[in-house]
Amino acid sequence: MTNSAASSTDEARVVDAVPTGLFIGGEWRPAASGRTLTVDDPATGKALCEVADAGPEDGMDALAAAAAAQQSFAAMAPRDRGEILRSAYEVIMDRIDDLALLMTLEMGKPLTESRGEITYAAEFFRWFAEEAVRIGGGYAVAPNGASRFLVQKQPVGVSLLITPWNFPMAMGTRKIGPAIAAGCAMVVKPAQQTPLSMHALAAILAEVGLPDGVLNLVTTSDAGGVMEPLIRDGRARKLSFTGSTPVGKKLLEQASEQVLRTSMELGGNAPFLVFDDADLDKAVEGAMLAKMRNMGEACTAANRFLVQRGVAEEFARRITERMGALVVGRGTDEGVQVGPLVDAKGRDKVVELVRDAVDRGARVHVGGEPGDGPGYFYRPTVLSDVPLEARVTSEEIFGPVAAISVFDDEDDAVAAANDTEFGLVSYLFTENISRALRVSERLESGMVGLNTGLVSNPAAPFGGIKQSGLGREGGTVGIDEFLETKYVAIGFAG
Ligand SMILES: O=CCCCC(=O)O
Repeated sequence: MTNSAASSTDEARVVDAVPTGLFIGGEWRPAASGRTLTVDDPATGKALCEVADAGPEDGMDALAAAAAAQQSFAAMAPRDRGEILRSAYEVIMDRIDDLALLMTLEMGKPLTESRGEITYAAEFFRWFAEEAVRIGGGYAVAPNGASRFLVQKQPVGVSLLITPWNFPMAMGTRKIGPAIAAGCAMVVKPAQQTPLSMHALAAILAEVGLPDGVLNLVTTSDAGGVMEPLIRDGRARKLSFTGSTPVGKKLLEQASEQVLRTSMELGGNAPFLVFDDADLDKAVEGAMLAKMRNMGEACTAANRFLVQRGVAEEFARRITERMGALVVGRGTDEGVQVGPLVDAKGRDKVVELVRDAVDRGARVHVGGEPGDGPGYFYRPTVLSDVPLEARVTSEEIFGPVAAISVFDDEDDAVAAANDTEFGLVSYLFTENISRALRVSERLESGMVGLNTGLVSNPAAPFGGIKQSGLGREGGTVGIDEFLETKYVAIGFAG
């Protein structure tokens, strides 16, 4: 049986290779209700395939399977857990072409970007394979000498991982990697729009020997109905979510019932500051990356370009030239640099935000319209003279739109940059070292890109402050999100 409505032989082959069931207790199976959900190709709006659509009963089965696997998995040797991750890294890299094609089909991003994401995703496994064997502890003498302190790190326990559609594999490996390294069994719920990459990943982990029940996968069109009972059930001890701030707030409320450990990687509204003393070549290069990586569908995307008056016109001219030259099309086509947005809702939001900015007086330099054809395309767009009250300055655009405003001095720039409830990442371009350090310290965000448009790296602590989230993913601290600290007081007679 083929499950694919994809249009070329290769496309059909990679879609058909993906298991379409739920993965629970080491077995692929249909939803208890027998229901399926449709995965669309965002470049055509047409159905790509059907996958099982979990209901609450399936979610509970997944949680029970994770709870049953927890104790023995926690007891597995760290080296063995690391070897599973390392093997999965190798397999992912061996199959990068097929996995990239699959990702492009379900999500829309061009093949080169999908390959970039697959590499990024695999690197989280390589990184956490190395971290699995470096879980530390401590031994200390109490200040009065009368006891000893033994400090142990233990897996937090069953973890619920909810991942977004924009980076369908990397946001999975960023959570699954440390969960496996730490010894946590899990239930994973990928986004409804892009389940296929996660299904492929679950199959790879099973293939390389992840014990049954450690990773359970529930794909569903009813995220709340399936996940809320799991969050409120005492067997789960950890919730890790990447997605919007409003949804994150709801999940935090639910998680408070059982006082779950939470990691929240939420929305952003990244300012991109260009000072008069910036190297403009670097700034434009950085701007293209910070804006156009993933078609702008990233929480890290530069949302507000704040440019000092002396270079504002030249910056706008150069970025307009670059944005206008980008090739838009189906991500599978040779030479395409900008694919469709993920769905009609995402595209319509961009349409609305641009219309609002223009109605309030913003100038369109290029783009400003959705693309032609049936898919969810939006043309790369540059706006200038964007008034501060335009919605585009306070809401995540999640599309290929660069909105430029002008500032006069450093204090104004910092005040404008920090004038948001979000605090994920800020970008800063200046060749003045004192200003670079001063402004980096004053920016209210968990990450700063200084003369670079990319902060994401598996070896670095990724995360935000304010309403952009809680906790850090990746880096040496990423595994801590899945570990508890236990202290044993030891009486010491001397
Ligand atoms: O939308 C946010 C996902 C973060 C992607 C990254 O790691 O850069």
